[in-house]
Amino acid sequence: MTVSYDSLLPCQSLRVAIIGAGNVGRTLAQRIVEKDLADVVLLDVVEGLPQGIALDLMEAQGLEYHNCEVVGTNNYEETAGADLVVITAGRARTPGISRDDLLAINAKIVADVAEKAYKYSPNAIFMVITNPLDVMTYLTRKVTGLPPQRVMGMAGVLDSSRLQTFIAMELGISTANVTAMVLGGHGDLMVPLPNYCTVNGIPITELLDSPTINRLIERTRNGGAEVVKLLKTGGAYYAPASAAYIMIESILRDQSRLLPTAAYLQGEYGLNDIYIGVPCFLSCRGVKKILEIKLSNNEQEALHISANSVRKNVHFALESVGIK
Ligand SMILES: NC(=O)c1ccc[n+]([C@@H]2O[C@H](COP(=O)([O-])OP(=O)(O)OC[C@H]3O[C@@H](n4cnc5c(N)ncnc54)[C@H](O)[C@@H]3O)[C@@H](O)[C@H]2O)c1
Ligand SMILES: O=C(O)C[C@H](O)C(=O)O
Repeated sequence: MTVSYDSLLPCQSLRVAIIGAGNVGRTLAQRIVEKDLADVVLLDVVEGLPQGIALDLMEAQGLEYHNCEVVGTNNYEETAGADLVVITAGRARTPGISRDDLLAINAKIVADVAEKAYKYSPNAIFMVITNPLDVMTYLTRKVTGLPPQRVMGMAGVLDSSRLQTFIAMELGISTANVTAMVLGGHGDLMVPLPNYCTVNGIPITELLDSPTINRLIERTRNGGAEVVKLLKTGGAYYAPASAAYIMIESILRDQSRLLPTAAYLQGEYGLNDIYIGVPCFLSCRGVKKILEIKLSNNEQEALHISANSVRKNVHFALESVGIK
């Protein structure tokens, strides 16, 4: 029997371009294809690196039973028509270095890769992962000129997931029962919200005393640094890739999940012209809606202190890449 393969042509699948095939980029690529979410184009400056990782991931396709394709490239033309572009390119910190210390070097990289990726995928939603996160997200929007709802940063889901884990570990219970919420910039000044952390709806303030909650919050603030100190050669990537995956899935599957996201504020929380972590509904439009939740005076003040620190670094980043 002769089969007409024309009739078997697949429907157009979703396509994610990941810029930077390092630890975060390649782990995210693996998550996306193994969960059958989208095809992935993995791009890096290092010749052979994205190609090798793509081939390796493709050789697992038959074992993982997915139908998504991974392509590795050094050429932006191959990223053309992406539905979503994820920026992970740039330097990761090592022990003794803060995220802000990466600002000058990563601003140049992010400005360059955002411009090139935008040229080939002007209709894409952009998600930034490179640190310092809130500043790099601002820079990406500035370079691409995209509407704010189509540019966002990943960090709050990761910070919240860390706090969720530490609460579950402290209580000796399943993380599935715990929800946690961390807002603000992705740095030492992040704003964990214990009043919005619950165990199946029960506020953690009823289950843990203040010193314990403060200890868990402090560990969350240092969550990235704790991993860097152990790994020595770079930062975390499994939990960051999972956090980015959840956001990407909410966008590409139009789920409208409520997720803490570095979003562009235009008056929300009393802040203007800044990217910082706030609760957002993520849909196929990108940031569909920013939710303004009730904060205590201390939390509101902490959010503004965190925003001031981001703002200072935005000026420095724009200056360092020659953008007014
Ligand atoms: N937002 C978050 O919560 C979060 C979490 C984890 C990591 N990060 C940040 O993400 C970034 C990547 O982390 P990683 O662990 O994957 O680092 P990594 O060093 O493993 O990978 C970075 C990759 O970027 C590539 N790269 C550098 N310049 C490039 C360019 N101009 N074009 C294309 N590729 C380029 C490198 O070749 C390398 O493969 C770091 O800045 C890190 O701090 C952020
Ligand atoms: O800590 C880092 O440098 C990486 C990332 O921001 C993290 O929080 O794991």
